[in-house]
This record gives sequence, structure tokens and C-alpha cells, in this order.
Amino acid sequence: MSKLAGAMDKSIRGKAMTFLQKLAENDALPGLHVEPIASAADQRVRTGRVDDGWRAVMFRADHDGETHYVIHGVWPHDQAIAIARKVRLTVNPVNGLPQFEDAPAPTEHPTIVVAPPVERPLLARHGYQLADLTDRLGVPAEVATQALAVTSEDALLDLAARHEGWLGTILVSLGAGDSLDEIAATMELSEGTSDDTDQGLLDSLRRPAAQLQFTIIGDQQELRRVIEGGDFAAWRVFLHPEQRRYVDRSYSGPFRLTGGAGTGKTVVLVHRARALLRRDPSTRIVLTTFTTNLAESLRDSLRQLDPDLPIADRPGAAGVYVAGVDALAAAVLRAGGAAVDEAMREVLGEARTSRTPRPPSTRWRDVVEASATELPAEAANETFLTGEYGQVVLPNRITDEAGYLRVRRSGRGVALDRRKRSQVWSLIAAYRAQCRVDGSLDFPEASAVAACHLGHVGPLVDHVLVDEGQDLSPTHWQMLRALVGEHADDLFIAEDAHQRIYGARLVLARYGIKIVGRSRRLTLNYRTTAENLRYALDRLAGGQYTDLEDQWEEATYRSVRSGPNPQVSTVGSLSDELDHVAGQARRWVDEKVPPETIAVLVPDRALRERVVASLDAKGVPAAALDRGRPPTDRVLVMTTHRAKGMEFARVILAKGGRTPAEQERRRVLDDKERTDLELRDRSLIYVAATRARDELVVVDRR
Ligand SMILES: Nc1ncnc2c1ncn2[C@@H]1O[C@H](COP(=O)(O)OP(=O)(O)OP(=O)(O)O)[C@@H](O)[C@H]1O
Repeated sequence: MSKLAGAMDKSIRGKAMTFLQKLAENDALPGLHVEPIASAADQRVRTGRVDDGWRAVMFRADHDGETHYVIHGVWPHDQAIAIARKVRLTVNPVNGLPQFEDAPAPTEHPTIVVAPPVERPLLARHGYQLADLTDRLGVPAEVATQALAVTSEDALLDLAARHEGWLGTILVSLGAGDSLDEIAATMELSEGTSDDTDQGLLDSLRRPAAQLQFTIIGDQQELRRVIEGGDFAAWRVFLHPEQRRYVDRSYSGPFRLTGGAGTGKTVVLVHRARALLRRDPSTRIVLTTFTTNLAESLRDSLRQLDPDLPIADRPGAAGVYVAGVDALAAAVLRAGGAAVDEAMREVLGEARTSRTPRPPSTRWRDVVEASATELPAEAANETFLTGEYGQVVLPNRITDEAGYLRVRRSGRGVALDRRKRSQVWSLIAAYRAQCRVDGSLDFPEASAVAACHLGHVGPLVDHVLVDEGQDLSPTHWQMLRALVGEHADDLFIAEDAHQRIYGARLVLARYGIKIVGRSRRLTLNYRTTAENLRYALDRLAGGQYTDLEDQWEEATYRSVRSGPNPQVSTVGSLSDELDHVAGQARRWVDEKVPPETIAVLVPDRALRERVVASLDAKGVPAAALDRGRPPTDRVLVMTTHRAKGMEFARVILAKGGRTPAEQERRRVLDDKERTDLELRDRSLIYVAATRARDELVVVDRR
């Protein structure tokens, strides 16, 4: 077992690896010098020789004829000896979890006199007392006393940051006002008996909450990953008990995991893919998300988690096939061969020659402009028609006017009488006629046809894992439903309704995906500081957000870290905005902040190019990020859409202004459509602000 290698100096990692490998082979090898320490506080403590100057501190526990070592860390010789003398690894008598202690635990709660604070302490405001923390949760008395004295959530987060593992996590939950029962349940704390024998200690180390801090090293490769990863790769090894549950558990049907930005939804998905493959190496998994860029980063994460994980080259092959959802549709169509023609006829009323969908174009706008339609502006526009086609026509496989006149248009804003429906159909028919000329399919058509084709040939895979579920469209869901049969662990969907920046609201049950109670929520934010999270959540206040089950989305999250408040400035013009952005980036680069850890997020590509040019002019190395991987040594400038799913130490959010064309586009929209667009505008700011790990600077334009 090993504690997080964060404490380990980089220069010694290679030798530590060799030491631990040898220790695993035979702890009696003379070069290792595994020795007890005279007058140590814990009789299990041992030190081992990593090299002349460095020693490992560890604990030995024997059970069933086997010897186990719990690695505490590697330190310079004298420091290691001093630590080894004092440190104890015990089982917490209240919650049954392993804990390190520097000195013998007091038998009674010590009397610690704390000066009465001017403000009422935070935990008292939440109604907690000392005994709640110590006797119910097992928080050591000294830490509990400190926690009860702090007056703000930020101060409590600072205290939490000083304690690794379960203790830090419990403090964060207390700060957020969670009830004792909730904390005990999510952390899976035990009650009562504690067993300080070697076996008791080993059992305690295997508890889910212990795995926030300890991991059982099964083989050499895992050992290497833990040692080389250090703190930055904590997600690969140390899961929250709740995360672990969603990774390992089996569900009788589709499962939905919700949670705000940075709560570790993607981490759960990636671990779950590996867990499913470990259960059955021949299993066929599809891991999908909205865009190709996000899919690429999922693939990278899978490789980081486990370089040996089989990545499939097509949906239906053993292993994990990772693709953006539209690329997945294209792959299904390519693999389907001539049989796809039948599905095309059923969905579109005709077969098209291309199997590769073409990217979005101006075709809907061209159709409206070339027509002499009498439809009101709220229906004769690209936004309405794209929605009508993707949400009504394609999912219902409508191929003629008669079908369109009959179809239910539930959830759509603009009311259409028979005459108007007929006029809308003329535009749809004109659109399809143009597509027929070049034989191409658009993205929604491709997923609709893929769904129909899969309905004919049957499911291709055993499990589908979806990230960013809130952005997927009706035909995407139809396709995913048809891709996997209805059985246990068929679909696992991660979503955050507050981050919907693409598609329209929808309800999964309409597409045959019945969650029926299999829905849970992650609330602990690992990425964003409490201050930045507060700013981001305030942007959503008052908006009515619903999730994929048509439930109100809550916005109650807590953060594991605190930091400076976001700096928000308001400027009067584009040139002031550009100056402000470049000035801030310049200051950070001058302070030696690595440029690639700084991102400037903008609403559109036009502003992106302006920002890059202005950074160049100020001598700040910068690059526009679109497709592909981010370059190093440059400040990254990108649209918020591109930044989805990513994170940066520092973010400058340039909100920009609306162009006259955009203002006109919005003016003609129906009220419902406009309200939805406004929700998405706010979500875009929320997404942007939650990309910042440490510092956030916002530039608002009047
Ligand atoms: N158990 C963990 N221990 C340490 N870090 C974690 C843990 N879980 C997640 N993280 C870290 O938190 C950050 C956010 O995780 P992740 O990207 O999975 O969140 P998300 O919910 O998918 O976010 P978003 O919705 O914004 O894409 C990442 O840096 C990840 O490494």
C-alpha cells in the first residue's frame, strides 16, 4: 500500500521506485536495510535505505503469513528518522479509518482554551458541537477544536487543505453544512469498534474513505504510475468514496451522474471504463461526448489512467471506443455498408451517397433567403428551422408533408397552424432537395440514420458511457439507445444542466432512456476555488435550469480549496478590453507564470483573433487554440466552447460584445427560444469561469 507520493522529492523518484520494487520482492534483501527504530512511538514503524542520503518511512503489518508495508513517504535521512520516531499509524476508534498521528492520541479530549471569536464560528452556525465532530465523525480533538474556532468557510478550507484524505474531506463537508448523517453515509464511516491489530489496520486501509489517501499497489506498473504521477495525478489513484461507488457499482439500467463543473464526473467515467474492462476484458464499450476535442482528451485520460487499456478502433470491437458523438454516428454508418441505404430511406425518404456527415453550413439560411415564404420571422429563421428539423422532423422520421402535419411538436415554442406547418414543410423539403444534390448528410441526419440502422441490425456494444450529456440532441440519444441493448449497466450518463451550451432542453425518457431513480449527484468541486465557484454560480442565479429528467437543477456545491477573489473590471470599448486582457497576461508572464497555464476565453472566433493579435503586439507569446492539442510556452486563446472540459491555473474571461448581426438574429426569435438562448449565455459564462483552478480575471464590456 502506498500513501500519495506528493511528499516525495522528484530527484529521488527513480530510486524510490527501485527500492519499492525490491521491497515487494523480498524485504530481507540486505541493501534495503529495513529496520525498526529504537523508542519509536509506533512499534510497526520501519525505515528503509533508498540511497545514501534518503530513507523511506513505512509501517509493517503482518497477516495470514503475509507481510504488508504501508509507505508513509521518503525523506532525507535525518528528517526520516525524526518522523519515524514520532509518527503512528492507527485506526480511528470512532470511524474505523486509518490515520497518521504525530504523538500518542490523548485518552480524553484535551482542554484547549480558545479566545472567544468576535464573529460566531462557522460550525456553531451550522449547529455543530465538539462531540459531534469527535465522537460521531472521528475528527481528532485538536483538529475539531481548531475547526470549531474558525469563522469563515475560507478559513475552514485552509484548515482542510492541511489534512490529507478523509479528514480534509470531512472538514470540507462540515463547512458546507452537511448533516452528520449525510457525511457518515457518503464517507461510509463505520460505527463503534476499532481493531488495532495488524489485521484491523489492513482492513481499515481497504475502506472506501481510506482510498482518498491510500492505494493498494497491485503490480509494478501501478507502482510506477503512483510514483511518477505525484499530486497532479491524484485523480488516477485516490477517489472519493462516492466516486468509487459510481465507478464500481452495477446498475440495473441507465444511470445518470449529475454534478457541477469540476466535481469529477469525467474522472468517474474514465475509471468506470477501466472497471468494466477489468470485470470482463472482452467487453465492448463506447465512451462518447459532444465534441471531437473532448473525446481526444478522454482518450488521453484513459491512457494516463492505464496505458494498457485496450482502445478499440471501431464501435463493436473489444475495448473502449472513444469518439465525439457525431464521429460515432459516422463510424456506425461507415461500418453499416449498403444496409444503411434502407435506414436513409426510412428517415429521409431517400438514400444519399455520402456516409461522412458534413459540418454545419449556411444551408438553412440560404434556403430561407431563396424562398418567398410567408412565414413570420420567428419561424423563417435558421435557429427555428434547425431546431424543428433536429427535434421534431428527424426523431419522428418524417419524410413527407402529411407526416409533418400530424406530428406532435411537444416542447417547441413557435405555435404553427396547419397553413404554417405546410409552409415550414416547404422549407424543409427545399433543404432536403439541396442535400440531395451533393448527396451529403448533416450531423443530426447522420445520427438519426445511424439510430434507425442500429434498430435494424441490433446493438453493437455492451456499455455506453456518455460525458457532457446535457449537450446531446434527440437523435444522438436515439442512436445511443439503439447502440446498446437494454440490460444492466447499459448506459452511464454524466451531465451538468448548468453547462448546456449547445443543444435544446430535452427529457431522456422520450428517447427510451428510463433512469427511474438511478440518478445521483456529485457536489464536491475539486478544481475551482470557493471564490471562483461562487462567482460562477452567481451568474446562474435566477435562471430556471432543468436536467435530462426534467428536474430543477440545484446549484449547491462545495470546493476543496480557497484562493483570491475573482477580479472583475468593466471597460467601455473593444480596444480597452484588448488592452486589459493583454496587460493582465503580460503581468503574469512577467511574474514567470508558465504561459500555457494561462487561458484567455472569448465568446467567438473573431474576438479570439483580435486577442491573439493584441497579445502578439505586446510581446506576450500567444496561440489561438482550435482543433488539436494545445501548444506549450504560449498563452492559450480560445472560445469557451473549445475550453469545455479543460482547466487552467489562471483564466482571463473576455466577455466581448454582441455584433449587429447577432443582435438581429436574436431579435426575430420567438420568446421561448430567446429565453433558452439567454440561459445558454449564462451557462457559457459559468463554463468559462469554472475553467480556472486558481485565479480568475473577468473583463466585462459595457
Ligand atoms: N478524487 C479526486 N482526487 C483529486 N483530484 C480529483 C479527484 N476527482 C477529480 N479530481 C480533479 O478535479 C478536476 C475536475 O475533474 P473532472 O474534469 O472529472 O470534473 P468534471 O465534473 O468532469 O468537470 P467539468 O464538468 O467541468 O468538465 C480534475 O483536475 C481532476 O483531476
